[in-house]
Amino acid sequence: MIFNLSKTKSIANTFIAELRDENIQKDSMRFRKNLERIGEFFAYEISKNLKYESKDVVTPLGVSTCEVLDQQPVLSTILRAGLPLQQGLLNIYDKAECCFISAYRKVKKSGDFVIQMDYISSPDLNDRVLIMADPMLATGQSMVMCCKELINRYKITELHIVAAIASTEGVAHVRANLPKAKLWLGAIDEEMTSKSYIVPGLGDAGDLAYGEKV
Ligand SMILES: O=P(O)(O)OC[C@H]1O[C@H](OP(=O)(O)OP(=O)(O)O)[C@H](O)[C@@H]1O
Ligand SMILES: O=c1cc[nH]c(=O)[nH]1
Ligand SMILES: [Mg+2]
Repeated sequence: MIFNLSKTKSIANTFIAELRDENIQKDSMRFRKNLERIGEFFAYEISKNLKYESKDVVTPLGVSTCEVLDQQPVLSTILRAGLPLQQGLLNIYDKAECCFISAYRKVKKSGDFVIQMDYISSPDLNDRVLIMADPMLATGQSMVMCCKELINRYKITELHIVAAIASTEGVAHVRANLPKAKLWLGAIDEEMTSKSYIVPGLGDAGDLAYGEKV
């Protein structure tokens, strides 16, 4: 299942447009805020797929039977660019437990890179719905490695992947390696640079959110 936000006209596409805009990007607070707003938007869309239970809620004037979320999903992200997107999800799933993974592209002398995963801090994910958020799905290698590591450790019931911008190659890599995952994407771009940056994409999401790393 792929949900591509850009296929429907909504205010959320304005957030994506602002993320991409090289002038608006100069305002790093707005860049982070737009990632957060996209996280909130996807949280709402994903919520339509989750399980609900009936609950009698006592109001000052009577009792209302409401459909409420059965269980909060666990919200995971990949450091560091994923943090604002995860925060947006957490604004909506406000009692959710969170998982943090550090993974980065380690560039070899040849110019090729491997994904170096150093750190995972996670609650128990057995029998839980997991939402994995990372703004950029470029080659898809970081996403696949991190999700596979969690799937190997836990019996996850449902996996939702959220990205602001994906590449066609990244989507194909995820679908080949995580066929059961549901993909929630802001947009899908066709091209990548020789260094595997998405084109037109938006540039380096981590640097834009938190400053250029040296
Ligand atoms: O699909 P891939 O080819 O694996 O690339 C995507 C990864 O690149 C970015 O992180 P980056 O390595 O730039 O780290 P950062 O968040 O610290 O900037 C992004 O947030 C993903 O984690
Ligand atoms: O286009 C890309 C690819 C990887 N990481 C980014 O931040 N941007
Ligand atoms: Mg980066």
